[in-house]
Amino acid sequence: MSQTRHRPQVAIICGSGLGMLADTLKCQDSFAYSDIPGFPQSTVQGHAGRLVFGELKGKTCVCMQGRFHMYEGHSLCKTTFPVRVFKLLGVETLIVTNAAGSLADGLQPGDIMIIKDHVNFPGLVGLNPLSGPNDDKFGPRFPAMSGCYDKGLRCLALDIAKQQGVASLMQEGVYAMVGGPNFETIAEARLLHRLGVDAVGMSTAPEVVVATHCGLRVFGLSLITNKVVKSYEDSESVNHEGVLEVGRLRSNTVQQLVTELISRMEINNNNTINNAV
Ligand SMILES: O=P(O)(O)O[C@@H]1C[C@H](O)[C@@H](CO)O1
Ligand SMILES: Nc1nc2[nH]cnc2c(=O)[nH]1
Repeated sequence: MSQTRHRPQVAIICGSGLGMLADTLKCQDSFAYSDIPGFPQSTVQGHAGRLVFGELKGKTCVCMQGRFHMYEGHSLCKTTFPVRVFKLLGVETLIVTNAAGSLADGLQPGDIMIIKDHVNFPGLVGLNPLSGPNDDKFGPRFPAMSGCYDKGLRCLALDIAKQQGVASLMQEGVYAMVGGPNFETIAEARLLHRLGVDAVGMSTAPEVVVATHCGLRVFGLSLITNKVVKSYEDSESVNHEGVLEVGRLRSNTVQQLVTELISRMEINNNNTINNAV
């Protein structure tokens, strides 16, 4: 806290190739993860590994330019540690972004999916950042997860997309987290599709679970970077460079959407932990 004058109300976690969201912040203070006690290091290309504080449209923000993934070998506690740091800093709203592959016929590379709900596959088999003793200071032992993606913010984002003339790129959908780091086999892709998953990635759900547990309001979006191959006749295959390239192509659209969302969201300043300190 002593290293920056900013007291953030909004936190943003940048997905693969979406680190440019941090560039929109004004009056920046930035810190390499290696200089922050308790923070792991980013090891994935497209995740710079910096925490950036700054102002955006009258709101104070903190932005993770690079997130931590389970497949990097971090425990889920470590991957989600920054979310609890945000809570303690006074953050009220968390914006999570990611790159994801599409399973839905109506979602094309370059589209933006507003996350309406998620399937946390690691969580379903017991890999959950909330496993272990519960810290009641942050939240209850058995937190509800229905409604974890705030409806008001989802509606606001769709409204903004219409005003910005990008509504045709945008729709709501269900994100599923798988462990990675390999992309899906065709049989896995077909299974996910049948289960009603619209987009699949390797992150986000644990962050949202921890954020919801400690009472943060959450907005999430997936940039669709590729179609997940579902046919044995299809010779296409996905790779991380292609994922980053779509991030670069859509950087302006994502930036404008997130900037306007932050500008128009209401902040209640009802962070109970932070207010008690
Ligand atoms: O951090 P996100 O979830 O955006 O990263 C996605 C999933 C993998 O880490 C990587 C695959 O290209 O992008
Ligand atoms: N699991 C998974 N993660 C991704 N991240 C970006 N594209 C994909 C994908 O097709 N599958």
